[in-house]
Amino acid sequence: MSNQGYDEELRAERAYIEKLYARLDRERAQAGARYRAALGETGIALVERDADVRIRARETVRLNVADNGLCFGRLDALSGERGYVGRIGLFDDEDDYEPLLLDWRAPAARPFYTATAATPENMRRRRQFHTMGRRVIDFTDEVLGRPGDDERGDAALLAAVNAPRGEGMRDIVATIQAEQDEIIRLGHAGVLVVEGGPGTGKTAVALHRVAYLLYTQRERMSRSGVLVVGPSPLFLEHIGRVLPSLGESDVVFLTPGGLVPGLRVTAEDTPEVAQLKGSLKILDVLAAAVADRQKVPEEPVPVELADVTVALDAGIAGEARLEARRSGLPHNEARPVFREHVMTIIAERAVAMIGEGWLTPEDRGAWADLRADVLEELAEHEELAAALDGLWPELTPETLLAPLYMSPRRLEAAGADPALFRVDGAAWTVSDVPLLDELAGLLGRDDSAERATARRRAAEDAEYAAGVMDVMKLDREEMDEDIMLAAENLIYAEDLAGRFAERDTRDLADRAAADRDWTYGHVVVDEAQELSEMDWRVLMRRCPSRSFTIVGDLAQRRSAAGARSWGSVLAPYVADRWVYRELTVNYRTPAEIMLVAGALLARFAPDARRPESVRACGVRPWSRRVADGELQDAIAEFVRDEAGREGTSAVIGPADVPGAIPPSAAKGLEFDAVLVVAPERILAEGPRGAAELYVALTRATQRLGVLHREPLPPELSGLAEAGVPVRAGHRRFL
Ligand SMILES: Nc1ncnc2c1ncn2[C@@H]1O[C@H](COP(=O)(O)OP(=O)(O)OP(=O)(O)O)[C@@H](O)[C@H]1O
Repeated sequence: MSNQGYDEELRAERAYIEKLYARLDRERAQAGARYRAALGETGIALVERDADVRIRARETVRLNVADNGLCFGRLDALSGERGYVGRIGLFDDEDDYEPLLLDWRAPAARPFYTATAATPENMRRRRQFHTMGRRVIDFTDEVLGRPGDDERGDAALLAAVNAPRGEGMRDIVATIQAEQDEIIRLGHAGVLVVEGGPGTGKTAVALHRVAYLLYTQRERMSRSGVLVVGPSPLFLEHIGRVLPSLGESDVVFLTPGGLVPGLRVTAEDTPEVAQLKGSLKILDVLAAAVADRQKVPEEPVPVELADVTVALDAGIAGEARLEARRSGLPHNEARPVFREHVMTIIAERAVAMIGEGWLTPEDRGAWADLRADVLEELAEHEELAAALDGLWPELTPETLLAPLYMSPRRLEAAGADPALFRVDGAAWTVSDVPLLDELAGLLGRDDSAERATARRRAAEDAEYAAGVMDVMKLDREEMDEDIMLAAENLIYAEDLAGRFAERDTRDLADRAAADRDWTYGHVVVDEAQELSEMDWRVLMRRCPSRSFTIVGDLAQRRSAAGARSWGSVLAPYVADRWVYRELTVNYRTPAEIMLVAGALLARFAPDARRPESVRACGVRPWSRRVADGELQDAIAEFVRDEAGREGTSAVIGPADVPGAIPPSAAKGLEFDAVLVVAPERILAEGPRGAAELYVALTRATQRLGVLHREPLPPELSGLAEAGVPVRAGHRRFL
C-alpha cells in the first residue's frame, strides 16, 4: 500500500472507530438512564428492584470496560464483506440494527484468530489496530491465502507481550493465538485438561474460555455460575480483573483453602502430613473416626422410671447402633434411629419388668397401653437423653476432626498415622478443607438451627401473605366474582409465601461462595498440579455435571500431595473421558531467561517439554555471589533500581529473607523484573525444591537477576556473572 493509500485508509478507519465510540456513548447514556431509573423504582417488591438494579449495574460495567481498546481488528472476507472485531458487540441503532462491531466470542469473529496464510478460511485480510485510548495510532495488515507466507502479523502480539506489566493481568482478546483459540472455543462439555510450560497462557486461556462459555451458554452459566480456583489470594487478585474486562461477572474466585465457606485456614502442614491428608486413603480414617464416635456404654447406665429402673447396657446400645448404621443414613441423621431403637428395647424391658406376674404379651391392649406410657416417659427422660447424646453425639465436621487430631487414642482407633497428631486441633490447614468437606457429607446436616430459622421465616411469610390476601378481599367489590373465587380457592397463605422465597438479593457470586452445597455450571482449576486427590473430590462435588477446564503443568508441581499424572486424579470421576490439549509457546519469559530455566528443567524433569519463547529481549539474566553482610544491600539496590523503571518487580527467595516472597506465593504471577535470592537454598528446601526454583526463574517478563551466597548450583551455569561492585552501596548489576 502506498503511503498516501495508507493515510487515506487510516483516516477512514479512524472515522469508523469514532462512529463505534459514538454508538458506545449512546448506549452508555441509555444504560446509565436505565440504571438511575432502576435505583429510583418504587411500587415494586424490593427483591425485584434489587435484581433490576443489579442487571443495570452490570450492563454499565460491561460498557465501561469495553471503552479501552473497543475495536482491535478487522477481518475482510474473500466475498468482499468485512467485519470489525472488538470487546463487545454493537449494532447500529440508526440503521436497521446492522452489526457495527462483532463480539470477539461470536462465531463470525473466529477466523480473526485462526485464519492463517496457508488456511485462510475464506478470508482475504486480517487488520490489527494499534490504539491509544480512543484513538487509532496505526494498523498492520496480513494478507491471508498466500501459502509459504505464513507469518502472522506478530507486531501486535509482540507489542502486547513486551509491554510493561501493570497491576493485575490483562485480557488478550486482541492477540489470542490459534492454538489458544482452539482451546477457548472447544465444544467439549466435560473435563478439559490444558497443560503447558510457564507463560504459555494457560491462565489467560482458561479465563477467556470462561468468558466464551458465559457468552455462548449464557442462561445455564448465569444460573449456576462459574467457579475459578487458584493457588493464592494474591494470584486471584492478579487475575480477578481480567474477567470483568471481558464483560462477565457471574464468577466466584476461591483458593483451595476457601472452598468451605466460613472456614479460616491458619496453619500449614508438613509435606508428609499434607500427603497423608491428601490421599484417598484418609477416607477410611474419616469413616472409622465417625464410627468411633458411636459408642456403647462401658458400664450399664441406670434409667430410672416411675415404677422400675432399666439398665441401658452395651447389649441394648450395640443392637441399636447396628440398626442405626444399617439405615445407611449419615451420622447425624441416623441419631433418631439409634435413639428410637434404644427406647423401644428399654420400653419392652420396662413393660416386662412392670408386668411381671400379671401381664403377658397376649394381653395385647394392656401391654400396648403400658408400653405407650413408658415410651412417653422415656421421651421426657433427661438423663437418658444425656446418655444417648454421649453415645451418639450430634457432630459437626469441626467437632469431629479437632478432637481426633488432639487424641493419640482416637487417631489409633481410626487407624490413622500418628503423624496427624497436633496440639491445637482446630488450627486448620489447607489440607483439612477437603476432610471437613467430606465429613459434612458423612455426618449429614446438623440443621437444627436452620430448621428453626426456616420455621420462623415460613411463619413470617405466611403472615405477610395472609395480609396480601386480606387486601385482595378488600378489593372484592372491584373484582370479577369468578376471578376472586379462583384466587381464594387456589392460593393459600403458605403457597403465596413460597412466591416470596427469592428473598436473597446478593449477587450470584456472593451467594455461591457462601453456600457449601452450591453446584456450579463450570469449574476452572488453575495450577491444578498442586491439588491432592482429596481436593479433587471437593471440586467434583461442586460440579456434578463435570464441566471443567483444568490448567496446570506437572513439572511445576510443588505440593507433595499434588498430581503425578492427570489420568490418575481424574479416573475416579470420569474414567478416561477427558480431553487433553497442550500449549507450547511461552509468551512471558524471554528466550534468554528460558534458556537458564530450561537447563534446570532438563535436570529435574528430563521428559518435560520446554516451551518455546515467542521472543528474545536482548538482556542476559545475571547472577552475583554476595557475602552474608552484603545481601540486604544488594536486594535494596535492585529494588531502588527497579523503582526507577516502568513496570513491576519482585524479590523471590526463602521465607526468612526480608522483603522476599517465597516461590510458592509467586505461583502464577509475573513481573517485569525478578530477583531470585539464594537459589541454592530454594533447591535444597524439600523434595520439590527444583520445581520451586523453576517457578521462581520463570516469573520475569524482561529482567532476571540471581543473588547467591554459596557457589552457584551447576543447573544455573547459564547465567552471566555480574561485575564485581565498584564500591559498596554503588553497584549496577546489568
Ligand atoms: N495470545 C497472547 N497475547 C498476548 N499475551 C499473551 C498471550 N498469551 C499469553 N499472554 C501473556 O503471557 C503471560 C503468561 O500467561 P499466563 O499467566 O496465562 O501463563 P501460564 O501458562 O498460566 O503461566 P504459569 O504456568 O507460569 O503460571 C501473561 O502476561 C499473558 O497475558
